[in-house]
Amino acid sequence: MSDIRIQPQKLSGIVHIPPSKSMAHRVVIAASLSEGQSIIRNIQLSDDIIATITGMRTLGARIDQVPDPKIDGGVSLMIHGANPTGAQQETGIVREIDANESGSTLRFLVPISSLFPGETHFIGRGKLGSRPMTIYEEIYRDQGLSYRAGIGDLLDLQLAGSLKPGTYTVAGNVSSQFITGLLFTLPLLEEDSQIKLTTELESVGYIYLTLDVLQHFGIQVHFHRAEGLFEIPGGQSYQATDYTVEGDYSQAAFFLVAGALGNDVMIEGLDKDSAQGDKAIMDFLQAFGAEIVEQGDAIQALAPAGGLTGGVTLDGSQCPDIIPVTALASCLATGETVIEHLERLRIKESDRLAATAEELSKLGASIEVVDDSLVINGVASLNGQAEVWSHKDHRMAMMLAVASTVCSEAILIQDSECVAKSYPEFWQDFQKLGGMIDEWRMGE
Ligand SMILES: O=C(O)C1=C[C@@H](OP(=O)(O)O)[C@@H](O)[C@H](O)C1
Ligand SMILES: C=C(OP(=O)(O)O)C(=O)O
Repeated sequence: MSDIRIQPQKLSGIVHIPPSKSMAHRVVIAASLSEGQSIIRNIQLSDDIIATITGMRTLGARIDQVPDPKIDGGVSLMIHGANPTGAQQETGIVREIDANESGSTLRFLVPISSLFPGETHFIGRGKLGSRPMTIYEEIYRDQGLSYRAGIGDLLDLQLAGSLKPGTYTVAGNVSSQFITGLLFTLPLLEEDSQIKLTTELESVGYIYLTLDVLQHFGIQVHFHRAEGLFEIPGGQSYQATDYTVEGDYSQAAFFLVAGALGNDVMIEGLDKDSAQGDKAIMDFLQAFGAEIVEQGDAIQALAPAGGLTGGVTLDGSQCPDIIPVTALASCLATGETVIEHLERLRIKESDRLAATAEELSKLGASIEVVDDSLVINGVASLNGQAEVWSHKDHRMAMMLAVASTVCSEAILIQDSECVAKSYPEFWQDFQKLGGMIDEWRMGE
């Protein structure tokens, strides 16, 4: 546990944004399933990425890291792929994979583990054990495979058996991570498969990232979005290749909102042609009247002269990770703003829907949860002089840090260390930009 106190202070300067966590998970997995060696550049060792690297090592990939001088704490990875041979045979192997708090690691590696002989025991921490897994549970049970989940709050899941090729009928509105996990796995089965969606697909941008990485590693999948259908030829193999991970728009969102709220932050390291769905933060801020300017390869959000103008309705169904910080911008935009379709925010590292409303209210914002929406009435400023809680959720902690820059008094953020899940250098970068942390309280 560590709490930090932040004095209100405008940020100013350049931040080099860390590599995309979503891309890094995918590329580490694809390289680990490839024949031959890949070099993956621009990796940041966040807790979630460490969980995926360790998990793929456990499945047999050889992953060596060398320092990458270009980013603080960054590395390149040399990956020799493992050889998935199927799990049919009784081997007596029981391996343990610690997914820590990473939903992506768990939901990507569950079907992938079925490609390897033996049993896999997934463990984890925090809320991971209570995040939905029913889609996989049903698939395993329907195929007569062994799926044993422990009864406590902590993740404790034992699996055995190989997934079979065929037709997978899956809801598209629980988590796109199940679909990504299947898309990684099914091309390696001997026969063709299909995934048929029974609902609209949410978080669709993440599926496009998956398809992008699969293609890069030589895997073909045909996605017919209008029909909600993926056609996946079997008998394919991943081809090793080199890859540099692009910057993370989900993290850039914090600094873009900071800019739209009057801070002066230039962001480097993003790919302007990126397929990341969290690029939507730029559309949201423009809807509030902020301007996004480019200077060479860097971008910055500028506050409009009279402040942000709200009174709009935004759809959060495709980009759940940027909603807490979008809500912060909405709290300081005039008029009533509604952010709708936020059901899945309840099943992240915290109940982000409730947590966002609860913590921003402590700072004097007018924000409430109505069904699956946030309804926000803009206020002129936030108060501060409050203790706020990250709910042990990295995206809440970083959103509250940005909020501190527009508070009239200091705020204390409890459980601030959770940023390590996706952005271990966040507090250093915040301070480099002038963020004024004047007290760290370390505890148990
Ligand atoms: O595939 C991914 O990399 C992710 C998908 C999203 O989850 P859902 O599909 O569950 O919304 C997102 O919230 C998560 O942080 C990363
Ligand atoms: C929800 C997140 O990640 P995951 O689902 O991989 O735990 C996140 O990074 O905000």
